Amino acid sequence: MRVKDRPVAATKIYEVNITGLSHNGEGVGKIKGFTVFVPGAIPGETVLARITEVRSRYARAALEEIVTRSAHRATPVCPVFGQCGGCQLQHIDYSRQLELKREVVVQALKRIGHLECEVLPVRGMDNPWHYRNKGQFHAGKNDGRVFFGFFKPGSYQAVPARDCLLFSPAVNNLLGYLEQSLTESGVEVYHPQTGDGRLRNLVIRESSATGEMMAVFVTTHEKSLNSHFLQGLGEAFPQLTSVYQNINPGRSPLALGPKFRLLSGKPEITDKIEHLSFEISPGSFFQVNRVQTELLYRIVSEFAELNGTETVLDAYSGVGTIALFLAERAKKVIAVEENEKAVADAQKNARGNGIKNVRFIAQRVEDWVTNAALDHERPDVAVVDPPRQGLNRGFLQALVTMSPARLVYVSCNPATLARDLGHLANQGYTINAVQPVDMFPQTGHVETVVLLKKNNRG
Ligand SMILES: C[S@@+](CC[C@H](N)C(=O)[O-])C[C@H]1O[C@@H](n2cnc3c(N)ncnc32)[C@H](O)[C@@H]1O
Repeated sequence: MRVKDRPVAATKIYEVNITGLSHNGEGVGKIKGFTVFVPGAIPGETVLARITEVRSRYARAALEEIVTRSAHRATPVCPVFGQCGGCQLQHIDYSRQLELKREVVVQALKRIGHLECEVLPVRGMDNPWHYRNKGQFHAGKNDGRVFFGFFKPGSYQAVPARDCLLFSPAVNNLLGYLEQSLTESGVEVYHPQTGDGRLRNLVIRESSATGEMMAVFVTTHEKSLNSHFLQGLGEAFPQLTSVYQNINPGRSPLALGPKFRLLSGKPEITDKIEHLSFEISPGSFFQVNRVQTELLYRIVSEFAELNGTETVLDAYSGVGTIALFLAERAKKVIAVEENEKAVADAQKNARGNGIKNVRFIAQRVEDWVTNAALDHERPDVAVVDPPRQGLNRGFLQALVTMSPARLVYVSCNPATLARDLGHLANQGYTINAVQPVDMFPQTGHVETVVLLKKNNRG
């Protein structure tokens, strides 16, 4: 649409009926048919919104006033909600968050996949707080005091994340201690604009199964942290069993650099998913919400309907958690993942759990299927868990040719899920169940597990 034809103008205020929620938790409405995103507005509300940005197909607006208030509007518990980029939905009561997330999936399936299928209610958490086992905090300084926080949406400005409700009290205690002792030690904090300073970021991981914690101090230089400081830290937090320094020089916006140095304790912490143990090193991927991961994997397992005779494909297998979870119910599992480090972690985790019937392959799934066709490798059941971009087109086509009887699709992006399901539904698969799971309460994200069955095999 040409600029002069767009029915909205920057800085002007309009009345908008909010009818939906975007994939990142913004209210969505229309002004004379033109889509407007209003962060902080809730579906069902009428609001006055000031246009802040006009693009060719949509505009973004700031919430000025609520004309008709939603009965589901809640008072955000966090004092920095709206400034910090961590949460988007604290202003909506939790049961409504779940209903709205379900609606996001329903609408994506309808609009993008042209699919009208039943979407089950979202499986939420009994306690939708304190669920994160990993935090990546940016270092900042306010009035000479060191703090750790998250970036404001769309900026490199850190907002203090003190007492963040997504973490456990133990993590918040550790953050408070570190802020105090690093302030006293006079550490120089990195400035993203100038590149000056030393301490950039802090990564904290916590195992909810064992209580062990890991801290990674990300610095611009090799110089180690003060031994006095490390000793005090160890004495104050005996559960901090692993302390690393990561060196991240240069101006890269990535949180971590390539080099890790163990400063104290052991190289890994141990976490669990049900009865399986996982050794987590500072660079490993591990699911962030353990309670919901266990639920998600139980749903995957239920959908896979394994009886011990099947060959299962786990495509986009990461550190192999789904493969290992399904291994004892299958004859064998083939796990394919492009990241070699993740595959090495997966192999180690298989050995640690005494699992021998999983073959891990470090390859792109689209490359692996070419060889698999040559080897006549035909899985009975396929589980796919791709990144946000969804399934690679070539892989999807090869998957259809392999024609597993059951296909379990785990997705973190309803839009690409809908696109891929639309394709599979035209290629002989029937959608049997769509089960969203809330892996990240208070945020706009929704995970979905879908069971598809091959038509001609029932
Ligand atoms: C959503 S994660 C899956 C994580 C894993 N299934 C789990 O539950 O922890 C997606 C994974 O796909 C991998 N990946 C991305 N593109 C790939 C490709 N073309 N072939 C193989 N793996 C890929 C990423 O490295 C990442 O580990």
